Amino acid sequence: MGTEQDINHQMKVVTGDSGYVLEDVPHLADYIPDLPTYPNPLRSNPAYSVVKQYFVDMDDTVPQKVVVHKDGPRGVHFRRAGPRQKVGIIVSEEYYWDSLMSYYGFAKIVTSLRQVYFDSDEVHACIVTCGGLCPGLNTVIREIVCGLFHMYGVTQVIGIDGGYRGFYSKNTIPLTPKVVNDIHKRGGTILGTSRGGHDTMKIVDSIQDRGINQVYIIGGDGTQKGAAVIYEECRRRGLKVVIAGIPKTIDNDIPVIDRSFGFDTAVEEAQRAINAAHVEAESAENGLGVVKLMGRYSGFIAMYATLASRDVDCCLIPESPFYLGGEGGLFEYVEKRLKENGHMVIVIAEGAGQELLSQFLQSTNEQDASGNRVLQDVGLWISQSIKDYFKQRKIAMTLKYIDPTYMIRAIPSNAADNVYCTLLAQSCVHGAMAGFTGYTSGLVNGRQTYIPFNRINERQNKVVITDRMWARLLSSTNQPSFLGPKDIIEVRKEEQPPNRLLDGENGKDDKPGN
Ligand SMILES: Nc1ncnc2c1ncn2[C@@H]1O[C@H](COP(=O)(O)OP(=O)(O)O)[C@@H](O)[C@H]1O
Ligand SMILES: O=P(O)(O)OC[C@H]1O[C@](O)(COP(=O)(O)O)[C@@H](O)[C@@H]1O
Ligand SMILES: [Mg+2]
Repeated sequence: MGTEQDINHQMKVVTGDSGYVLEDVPHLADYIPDLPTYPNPLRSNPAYSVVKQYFVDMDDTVPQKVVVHKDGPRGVHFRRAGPRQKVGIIVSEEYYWDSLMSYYGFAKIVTSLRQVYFDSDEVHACIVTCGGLCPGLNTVIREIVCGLFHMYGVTQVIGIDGGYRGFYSKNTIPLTPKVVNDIHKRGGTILGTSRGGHDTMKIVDSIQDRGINQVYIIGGDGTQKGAAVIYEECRRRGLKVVIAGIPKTIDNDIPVIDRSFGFDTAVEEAQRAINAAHVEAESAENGLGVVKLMGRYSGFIAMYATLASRDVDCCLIPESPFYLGGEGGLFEYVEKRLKENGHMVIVIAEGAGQELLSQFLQSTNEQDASGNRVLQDVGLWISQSIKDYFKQRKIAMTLKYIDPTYMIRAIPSNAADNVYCTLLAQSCVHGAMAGFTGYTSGLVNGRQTYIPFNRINERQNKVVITDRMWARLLSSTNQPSFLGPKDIIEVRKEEQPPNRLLDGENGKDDKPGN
């Protein structure tokens, strides 16, 4: 890090040379003085001790933006995840062990003191899953249990039953490598999940009463907000308890990270629904297939499923407003497409067109137990509106509507997501053992990192419709942009904002295939 470091303890922001900024995560030692440390058991683990590069350097950090200008600032960085290696003056018996091993040619990392902040026998870990289902939940649970057990010799791991409320209203579930051995082959979560029920005081009381000192919280935006307040309360009480998050969101709406686990699986599974819609549409005269995909506020699944499929003629997402009647509207486009091709497929994200919908249907201010707005079924509504339009025009057509949401959410994760879940879980465990807390484990530019809760919780990740990925989609479907003259002025303004960074705002739309 640079020479003139300025450390803001509350935010844990460290600045360095040339505009370098580290948005660091809290550590137990920040508020508990004189914490004992222990040699890292991985040091003598046959699988890892010979791997020179396995331990990460204490100072390793990962940049948030990888596209930079010659004279631009180095920008925001996050702490690199992984087992810690602390370089320094060595006066422990570990030095002699390492030196001896080195002398006989077994290990080369002689000047390192590898530390953890928990003795293996002291760890009492728990895992909780919250919010909606997502492929890969069981893999993450499995790999946390196995990582703790096999890498760090931790044997006390329990599961919290049914989300946050399980902390204070249910019995816990003992977790061992045997119990979790083949759970990754199943969808859902073996621990159960729920919405609502976040009572910070009751949860922290339960953590304290049960003697839990590592809490692994798997969940989406709501869950990570809940994790942040649990962390604050543990810190206020001065507890030696690590609060670590793993981001779960099938909608991919969590900011900063490259993508969330289960997203890849969801996009792949969505292909089956799109294929079915295409087959139905192709087989009928003037056939139209409508597929509704997940995405309450962010249209990532719809966008990627559309780009992957090539059978979709129109993709509608919450970020891109559209209209039905008149010139350049959806009805006109559908009619034109059916005339040209005889069939058509529309993919619509569940949160798309909600404002439009509320003009036609009476809006309910219904919320789920977590406080999320309950959306009206846009797929059904748009299907009915299109049918009505064609009926009025006396044009025969056949429309089939498919909502595969719960079939997609309930499947086990695919191979790529399984590997991703494993890395996320192991990184999370390394961070907890190293004494970090108040962090979410996440992939940033292909590297595992620890991200402070406030960065994860400050906003939602959304598709940026003025970035290249959405342009690629428009050119692949040939759909109208649905932007009226007023919208175009707005978009143009956004195209050249002052000091615009080179990466997309969310840093994600630029990632795959750019
Ligand atoms: N702002 C918040 N503060 C504390 N807990 C929250 C907050 N928002 C949601 N939660 C809790 O997090 C859990 C999951 O939230 P939810 O929004 O349903 O799913 P997700 O985490 O997948 O977005 C619920 O138990 C809910 O009570
Ligand atoms: O029917 P449920 O369980 O409330 O879930 C529906 C919602 O869950 C989601 O899968 C996202 O849930 P999370 O916020 O829990 O990740 C959305 O796509 C969908 O709107
Ligand atoms: Mg959510």
